[in-house]
Order: sequence, then structure tokens, then C-alpha cells
Amino acid sequence: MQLRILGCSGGIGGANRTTSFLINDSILIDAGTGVGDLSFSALTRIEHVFITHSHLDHIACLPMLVDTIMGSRNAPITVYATETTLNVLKKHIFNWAIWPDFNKIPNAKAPFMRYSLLELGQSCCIDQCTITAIPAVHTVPAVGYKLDSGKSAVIFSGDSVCNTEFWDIVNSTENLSHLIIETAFSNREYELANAAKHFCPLTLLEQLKFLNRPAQVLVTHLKPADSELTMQEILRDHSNISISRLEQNQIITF
Ligand SMILES: Nc1ncnc2c1ncn2[C@@H]1O[C@@H]2COP(=O)(O)O[C@H]2[C@H]1O
Repeated sequence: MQLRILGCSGGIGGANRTTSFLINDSILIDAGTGVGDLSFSALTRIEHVFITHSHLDHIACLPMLVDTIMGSRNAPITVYATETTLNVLKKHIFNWAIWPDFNKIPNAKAPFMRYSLLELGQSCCIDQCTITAIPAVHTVPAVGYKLDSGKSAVIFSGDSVCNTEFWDIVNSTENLSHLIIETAFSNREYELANAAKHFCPLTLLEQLKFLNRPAQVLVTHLKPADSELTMQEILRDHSNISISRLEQNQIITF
């Protein structure tokens, strides 16, 4: 199974694309601006979109994805998220003002897009990949995802400062191969990181002390202003962890 990183930046500009990961051809984890680089035919193969939370950098391409492929698929595209996140999408995005309600187009019985509730702790198995919503702590209700092929598992923190339950799940995942974890800001933005409920290297490395499995740690969601500095601070101060920057277009086999 392949996880392709379409975007993993905390912002835009130049080659930066915001969070979106593609599993094989058909499953998206978040729909940030990285989705926009896919070819039209690759877009039409997307069937399932799992959303971590409602922030724009994680959903920016969802409305245009649905509009672009609507006439080219026989089945609706399914958007999975928690109830709160689905309600935000319904009320604030697919509300006819920001974007048409593709859950009612061409008609409510056979729409181009349907919603599927996936609550915290729930799993969904698609094409032999089990996707489980795991706890996240952010400024809006959020989840991370565990992606398990059976052979190995990748855990994605989403936008989150971690909590005990998160580490319990990470540490009890016996086949864990990769942990994708966010660090948006450098240490000089310590206060902003705390206010925005993101990690900076200081808080990330404190939390990584709870990791007791030999997984490859991949850092995501670096804000462009300080991305180099943030990685330097992580690499300078970490100890005994296999840690590197998650790269756009990286392919993780799991
Ligand atoms: N007080 C704040 N709380 C939350 N986000 C903030 C705040 N001030 C600035 N931001 C920015 O708003 C962004 C919203 O998306 P992010 O969570 O990726 O990152 C957040 C920060 O970069």
C-alpha cells in the first residue's frame, strides 16, 4: 500500500502545498492544496476523503475536487469526518453561498458527494486499509488517523498537540512503521504555537519522550516562514529518535 504526500506544508507560496495524502489511488487524507496538482484522471479515481478537521488548509480543495469530477464518476465521492466537522462543512462550505451543496446535486437521493460519520475511535476498512480516527487536540475539534495495511501502520497526528490517549494508541500499535507528526512553528514562536495548539520543537521533543516504539518519525505542517529553522531546532535537540522532514511527493510504502 502506498501513501503519497501531495502536500504537507503549513502554508502556501512557491512549491508549498497544504496537507493532503493519497492512499493508493482512491483515498485522500485531508484535501489541502496538494490535491490541485493531480491530473484530471487521477482526480476522478478519488472515491473517499477523510478529513481531520475543518480548517481551510485541510479542506481547501474539497469543493473544487467534487465540482471537477462530478460528471466523470458513476458513484458519489464520500467525505468522512466527525459530526462536528461534517456540520461545519455543511453549514459553512457546502451551503450554496460559498459553494453549491453537492450532497443535493443532482438530487438528494443520488448526490455527487455524500457524508459519512466517522467518530473518534471508529474504523473504516477500504481496499484492505483500515483507517481509524484517533484523538487530536487543536483549536477546533480534530482527529488524527491511523492507517493500517495489516502489514504495517502509519499514524498521522493531524494538527494537534498530543495527549496521553494519542500516545497510548501509538505505543500499542505493534506494526507501527511511521509516525507523521506536526510541528508548525519554530521555538521563537513558542507562544503562538501554544495559542494555535501546534507544536514547536521544544514541545514536540517533550512529547516524543512518550514514544516507545522504533518508528520513523516524519515532521509535517512546517509553516513556510521558519521551516528550515524549525527542522534545524528539531534535528539539533533530538536524541535517539529516527526523525526527518516529511517531503512533498514522498511515497511511504506500508
Ligand atoms: N491565536 C491564534 N490561534 C489560532 N491560530 C492562530 C492564532 N494566531 C494566528 N494563528 C494562525 O492561524 C492559523 C490557522 O491554521 P493553522 O492551525 O495551520 O495555523 C494557525 C496559525 O498560523
